[in-house]
Amino acid sequence: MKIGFLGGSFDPVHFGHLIAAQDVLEQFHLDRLFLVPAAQAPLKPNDVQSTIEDRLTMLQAATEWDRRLEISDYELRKGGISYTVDSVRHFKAQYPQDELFWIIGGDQLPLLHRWKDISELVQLVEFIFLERPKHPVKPHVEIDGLRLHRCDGHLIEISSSQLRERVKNGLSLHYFCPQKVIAYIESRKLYR
Ligand SMILES: Nc1ncnc2c1ncn2[C@@H]1O[C@H](COP(=O)(O)OP(=O)(O)OP(=O)(O)O)[C@@H](O)[C@H]1O
Ligand SMILES: O=C(O)c1ccc[n+]([C@@H]2O[C@H](COP(=O)([O-])O)[C@@H](O)[C@H]2O)c1
Repeated sequence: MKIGFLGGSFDPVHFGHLIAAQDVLEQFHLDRLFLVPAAQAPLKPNDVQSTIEDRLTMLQAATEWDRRLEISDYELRKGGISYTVDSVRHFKAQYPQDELFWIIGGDQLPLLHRWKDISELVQLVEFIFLERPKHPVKPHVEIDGLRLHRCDGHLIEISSSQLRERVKNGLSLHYFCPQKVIAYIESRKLYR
């Protein structure tokens, strides 16, 4: 089986994430795709504003009807800083016979060489990246053994930080993320 993992803070989840997930599922013929919310993403410790519970609830609300998208709460249960290598060791033990793919936005590529235990990580998973508008994919530091694939995705210019800023400025989130996520953000008064 081919299994993909899209890790992130999902603060909040938006259509950029969901379309990226679908693009990769389709183009790489994945059998399963897990969204993996981080307890604390290593390189942006101060950006996340909502609790683990809120971010997980929004992800569930966004995907509960879609059997193709699964959520792994492994990093949330583990807590602390969510290093991908720790999660991938766990997933590799769980799915020893399968091909594992870690999905990232192109903005992550220049930082990849700084990820924890990257030389072990590249042995355990293949990487798939998607370009993002306004984030030109820069040449990245060569990483020995990196298996890197490009997904020809839809180039959706949405980011979680942009949506948090919109809420703060009293602007609507309509058409940026699923209606149920918007209703949850309003009911919990998030990002104000
Ligand atoms: N619009 C998008 N298109 C493609 N990939 C995306 C998009 N938005 C996020 N990603 C990727 O999804 C993963 C998780 O993203 P994350 O949850 O940090 O959201 P974000 O929108 O990048 O957040 P922020 O604006 O707070 O930095 C990252 O690898 C990121 O590059
Ligand atoms: O393992 C690392 O060192 C590492 C460094 C930076 C980012 N990541 C992972 O990349 C994913 C996206 O991170 P971010 O910063 O865009 O929320 C998320 O799953 C992080 O855990 C992982």
